[in-house]
Amino acid sequence: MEALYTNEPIVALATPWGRSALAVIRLSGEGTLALLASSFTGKLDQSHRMVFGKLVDRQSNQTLDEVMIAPFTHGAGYTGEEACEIYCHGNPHLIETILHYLVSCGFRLALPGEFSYRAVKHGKMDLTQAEAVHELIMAQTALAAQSALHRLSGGLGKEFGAIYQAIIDRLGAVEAYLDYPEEELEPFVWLPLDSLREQLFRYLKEEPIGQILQEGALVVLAGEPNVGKSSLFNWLVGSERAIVSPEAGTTRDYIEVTLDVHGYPIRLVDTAGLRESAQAIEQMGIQKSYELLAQADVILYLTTPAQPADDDFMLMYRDKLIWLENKRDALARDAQVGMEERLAISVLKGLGLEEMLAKLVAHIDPDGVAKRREHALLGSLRQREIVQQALNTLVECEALAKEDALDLVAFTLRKASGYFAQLIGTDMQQDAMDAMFRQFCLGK
Ligand SMILES: Nc1nc2c(c(=O)[nH]1)N(C=O)[C@@H](CNc1ccc(C(=O)N[C@@H](CCC(=O)O)C(=O)O)cc1)CN2
Ligand SMILES: Nc1nc2c(ncn2[C@@H]2O[C@H](COP(=O)(O)OP(=O)(O)OP(=O)(O)O)[C@@H](O)[C@H]2O)c(=O)[nH]1
Ligand SMILES: [Mg+2]
Repeated sequence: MEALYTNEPIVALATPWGRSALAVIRLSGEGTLALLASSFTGKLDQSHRMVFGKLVDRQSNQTLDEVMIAPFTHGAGYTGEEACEIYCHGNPHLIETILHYLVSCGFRLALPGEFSYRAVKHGKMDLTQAEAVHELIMAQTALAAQSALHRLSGGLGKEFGAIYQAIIDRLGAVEAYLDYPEEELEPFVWLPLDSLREQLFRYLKEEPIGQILQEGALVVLAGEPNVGKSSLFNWLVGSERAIVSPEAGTTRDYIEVTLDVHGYPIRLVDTAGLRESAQAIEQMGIQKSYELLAQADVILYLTTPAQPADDDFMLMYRDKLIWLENKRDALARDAQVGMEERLAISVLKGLGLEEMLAKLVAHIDPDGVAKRREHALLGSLRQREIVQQALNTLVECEALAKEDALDLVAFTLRKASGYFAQLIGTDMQQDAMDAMFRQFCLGK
């Protein structure tokens, strides 16, 4: 985007294409207000204040729409540039006409994420916040939105900023000692690095849940044919989405839906029942089931009193498996129920299903990290990779310190500080920056 990066005026629709009560067209860049002034009957002289008026095609003198416009003077709006927002009627033909007209006035159509990119360029937000804006828009549950908003409010950027500062302070101490060894400086004022290391380690440890909030946890229903996987799937979805029948081998192609379970986005998959003696098509479905099991975050493994568990299967997936014994209703009342490892349920009678949901959530987020607000979670793979590199560098640094290789210690500390500059975006490679903003929505 650097090649395109200028202050030139850009325009994009900030709301979805289609019919709606209102649509918002966003404009930003040098000269925006002057370019618009002659086409608008109102006066755009006060930043952040909406003005009613007509948007007029000044060549044909035709009114394009009756609108409200909010101007933002240089340095004052989202992008930090001179900008404005046009609130017009939400009709796709009308929007197209207005956009077309604005282009003829000298605005260029914006690239995805170009407004946020400019906001970062002008110091209106750091890179973690720009990422959070995107995540907030993409969030699939209220909990996921909350987590993104926490990052947007500057949580993560501030935390990274503080770590950056701590590293710079230690670097200063080491360099001073190297420059003035006679000064009797406390040689290890900068040690220990433990607390920083632990903080980075915690980010990485909690990162999977950050990822799950954004992308959803992959939850796979598995078990022998006829144990009630599709029945449970339908209960979870809340409609008869999958075919249920007393015949073994009913489900062949797997089915995936996205659900909200207590705020956690879940990608739930119903699979073909696992068995050996199956026909070719069913066997292909079973093959697919195994692929999904390998990728799953959680496996809901169903058995019934009549179809007991497969020990090898349980052992193979033990870390991500929740064992459910279905069809408990079919068993005599005094039969032994609820062995420690397994949860007795009946999809037919609605028994044990709320407990199952609680177990599922506890498996996805055992420490309830997503609901805590003391610190922000990492929000992207990019962040994860950089934090991992920073952590490695600090570990390396401590080893060097033990060997008293102080000039190498300074070198590695400097390297570690560089990672944090990348995280907040004060120093970031252009191609990484481009790749990131390309994922954004138009108009954002
Ligand atoms: N109409 C509208 N609503 C919106 C946005 C927007 O751009 N326009 N936002 C866009 O994502 C979000 C809000 N984010 C915003 C962030 C900063 C500023 C802004 O004008 N900042 C100025 C002045 C702050 C102030 O007056 O306190 C500044 O930082 O200097 C506006 C919106 C959500 N709602
Ligand atoms: N008694 C009883 N029957 C159930 C229960 N849950 C499901 N069933 C019945 O078990 C049969 C099989 O259910 P499905 O949901 O199709 O089983 P499945 O595991 O998806 O089977 P495949 O797709 O063949 O692998 C159906 O007749 C269901 O009505 C339950 O809790 N109790
Ligand atoms: Mg089925």
